[in-house]
Amino acid sequence: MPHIPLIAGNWKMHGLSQAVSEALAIDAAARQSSARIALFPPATLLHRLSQALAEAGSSIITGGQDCHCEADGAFTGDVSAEMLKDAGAGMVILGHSERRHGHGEPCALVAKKVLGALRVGLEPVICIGETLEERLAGETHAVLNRQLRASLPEELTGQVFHVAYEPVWAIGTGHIPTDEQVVDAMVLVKSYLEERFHGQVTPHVLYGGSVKPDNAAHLLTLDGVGGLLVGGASLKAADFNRIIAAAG
Ligand SMILES: O=C(CO)COP(=O)(O)O
Repeated sequence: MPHIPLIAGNWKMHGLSQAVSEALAIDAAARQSSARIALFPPATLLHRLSQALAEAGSSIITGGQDCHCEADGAFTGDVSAEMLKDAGAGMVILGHSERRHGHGEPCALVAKKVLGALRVGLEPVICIGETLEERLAGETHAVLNRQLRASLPEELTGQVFHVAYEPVWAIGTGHIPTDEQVVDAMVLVKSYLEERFHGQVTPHVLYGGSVKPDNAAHLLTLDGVGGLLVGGASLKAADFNRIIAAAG
């Protein structure tokens, strides 16, 4: 593992104002942990949550769940990397499967968004992952290589960023890949990056998909897993704090 682990909570479209107190309860566990902790609330909560955590002296990093590739303009409903940064973000999730599949986002667009994030110094968390059909058809390696090739712009050289391997069939389903499947994906990502960037990048490679308090410690022992991207189990401090504790 190149760095201390990154434990990230993606709240997706969950959370009203009260969720700020949940973040402060997560901060209590984060203070006991040597891991880097990040929370990705919905855009409506980003500023409030970033501010509350900063006022509490927290080291939790906040982030957006997506961004537009342009800085500003006539893009109704979109939020730019500049706006996320202005709201207190230090990171942004890009290419999540719920964007790729739910909003038809192609890899080329993800790559443009990554440039947007780099423009303002946000650390991108770039998600990749195969569907169940693709895995059953034996296409996992081809899909992951294609997503890496087309979603990662050359400009990532020398930059801080993260790659999250989230098999689509493991997201929100309770189905966890086998240890071998996770390690296989980690090896693929590392060798892809090595071949293309020749040691000029050292991202955390995260695993995401049905991470729970009971499987987090084990997942973190798997070769190459540099952290976890957690959905449902990051919404309640009671659960997420156990995952943070598992990271040590
Ligand atoms: O999509 C995810 C995180 O980005 C994973 O979600 P779950 O942890 O709810 O499976």
